[in-house]
Amino acid sequence: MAQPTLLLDVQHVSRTFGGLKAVSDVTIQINHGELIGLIGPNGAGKTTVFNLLTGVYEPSEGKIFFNNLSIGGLKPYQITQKGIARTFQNIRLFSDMTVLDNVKIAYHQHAKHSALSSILRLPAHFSGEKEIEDKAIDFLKIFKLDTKKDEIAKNLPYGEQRRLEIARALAARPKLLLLDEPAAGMNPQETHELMNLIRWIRDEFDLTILLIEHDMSLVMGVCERIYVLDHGQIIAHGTPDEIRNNPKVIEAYLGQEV
Ligand SMILES: Nc1ncnc2c1ncn2[C@@H]1O[C@H](COP(=O)(O)OP(=O)(O)OP(=O)(O)O)[C@@H](O)[C@H]1O
Repeated sequence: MAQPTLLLDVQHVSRTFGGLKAVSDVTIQINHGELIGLIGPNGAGKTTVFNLLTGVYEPSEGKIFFNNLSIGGLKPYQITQKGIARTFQNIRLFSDMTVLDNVKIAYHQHAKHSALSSILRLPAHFSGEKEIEDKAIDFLKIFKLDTKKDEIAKNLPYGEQRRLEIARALAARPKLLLLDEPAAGMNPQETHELMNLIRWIRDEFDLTILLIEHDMSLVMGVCERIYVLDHGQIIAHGTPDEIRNNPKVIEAYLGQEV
């Protein structure tokens, strides 16, 4: 087997808001191709970690390296260009646009034709547009949304909106995909299908995935390693079995099934 290569290296990162340390001395290392979970009770700091990784917030302390490049403090669009894409806890689609247009917009970042050819509507613009549309439809097929391509995004059932958000994130061709509670609002059948889909896209797109999730069946079923946050600190990391049996984790989740 090939030697694992480090893709994401979060070193002793903290972030304070006023007097509150939302994230404190967090260290996370993820190798290329891994599927990793980030869990923790409400308010533990999980979304803040995603916001730090995607440039929404700058670390107050510590460093973040992606592909050996320091990304702490870069703007969100710069981080997207370097290959990190995310979905949100509260779905953020262009809700009044069609399903197809939601994916096409993300794909545009990777279009070969130039802005000039678009403005002048040169032949390259039209062939580029056609290529983008074909690729976007390919993505929609993977997510079983191609038959709904002309529907307005906000009219899709909740589970399908979640899938569309993942399709859109993937169209930006990330190396690292961050999924914030992808199973939220899904029924058990949809969650099960999502688990298979997450594994499949990881393999098919040569992705590395970090996901936040409260649904333990999904986290334990799909993640190879798990980091546990509590009160802004990493209190444990390890395999699903190690996490399930870790006394600190059980205490943090007291009364809940891990
Ligand atoms: N922009 C902000 N300003 C002030 N406090 C913030 C900000 N963002 C997050 N926090 C605080 O940081 C802490 C961690 O919040 P965060 O949303 O990261 O937790 P979480 O683990 O994602 O929670 P949940 O599971 O409920 O989504 C909370 O106390 C929250 O109120």
